[in-house]
Amino acid sequence: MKKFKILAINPGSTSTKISVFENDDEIFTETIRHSSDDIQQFKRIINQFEFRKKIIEKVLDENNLLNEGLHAVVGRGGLLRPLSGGTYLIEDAILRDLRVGVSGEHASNLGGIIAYEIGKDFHIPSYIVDPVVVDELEPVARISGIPEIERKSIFHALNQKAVARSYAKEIGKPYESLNLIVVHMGGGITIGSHKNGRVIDVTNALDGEGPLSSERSGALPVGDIIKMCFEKKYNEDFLKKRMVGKGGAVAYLRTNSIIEVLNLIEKGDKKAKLIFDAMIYQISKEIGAFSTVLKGNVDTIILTGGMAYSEKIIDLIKERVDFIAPIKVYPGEHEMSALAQGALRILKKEEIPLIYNPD
Ligand SMILES: Nc1ncnc2c1ncn2[C@@H]1O[C@H](COP(=O)(O)OP(=O)(O)OP(=O)(O)O)[C@@H](O)[C@H]1O
Ligand SMILES: CCCC(=O)O
Repeated sequence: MKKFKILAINPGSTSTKISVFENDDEIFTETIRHSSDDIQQFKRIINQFEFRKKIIEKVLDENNLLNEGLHAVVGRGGLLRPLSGGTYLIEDAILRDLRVGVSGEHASNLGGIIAYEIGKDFHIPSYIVDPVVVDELEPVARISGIPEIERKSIFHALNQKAVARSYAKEIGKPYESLNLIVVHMGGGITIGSHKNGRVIDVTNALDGEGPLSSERSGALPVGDIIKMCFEKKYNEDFLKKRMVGKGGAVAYLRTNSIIEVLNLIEKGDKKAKLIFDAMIYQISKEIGAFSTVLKGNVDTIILTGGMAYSEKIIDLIKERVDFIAPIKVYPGEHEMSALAQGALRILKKEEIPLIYNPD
């Protein structure tokens, strides 16, 4: 059987993950963590392009991974216009929308752009898979409360779908037959109700929904936000950053690392404990809300993302929500293999790549 070598690139809000796969086998992987100081020196996500690309190239170079004939590059992307899930060939329309941030700023916008540039250097195709704008919301979930604003589907689609599918495979049932609540706990936290293989509602952390996290404010009292908008000491940039990038743990505790927050608590820091407890409380409260989206018919609650490595976090969430459904934990994410699998299906000609055509 022909062996395909695939480079997968995943820029997250607090990290850059790089893997190389040979067909299904992961032959290399590395996670580079970025402090909030590293990230906050850039005004816009697109300004991190050189910084992240250089890091990726250095890691590939140090590990002799560029000499050995890659067949494709695949990146996690990005805040495009709403679309269906699948593998997309990176072309002009994707690059244009990622560069201008057509639906906003997100670290994963860099995934498609860096994948394309590396692909170009090596004359190989580049793809994105299940970007953060995969949209399967039911009409009722789109209603916000005022006609001027429609709720959007923006979430960790790649990982939520990948862990949900892995779980379904593990228990020998089709993903399309299950009702799941998936909680991705990374730099951002998103919670989705997966009904028979479709994510019919989800918290959109980029627009101030859901729980507070490492770097996101989560839901805020709108009246107070309106007041802040009209106070001279705040500008648009500051307020946006308070919601995404400099909200949550960073705003209260000046760290985007939940590991560090746990260390502070160990040392007796009462403020760290209060903010951490609030995060657990808010995550659990949203799980409760999302169980009603599935009318209480929840097969399993899946906890995933970097924070799911912590037994303490899992136990505290379990204590509040295990009356709803059994809990399954997938620490970290399955994003790298999901990216590689998406590209592999194209290279093996099992699928043809989708073309992004928003106009
Ligand atoms: N063992 C652990 N215990 C507690 N928290 C952890 C642990 N490992 C990682 N984390 C926390 O998980 C968060 C990062 O998770 P992850 O790597 O999934 O995020 P990311 O990929 O940077 O961003 P995102 O998933 O939102 O795109 C950080 O706050 C980190 O401190
Ligand atoms: C993936 C979109 C949500 C977030 O990054 O917080």
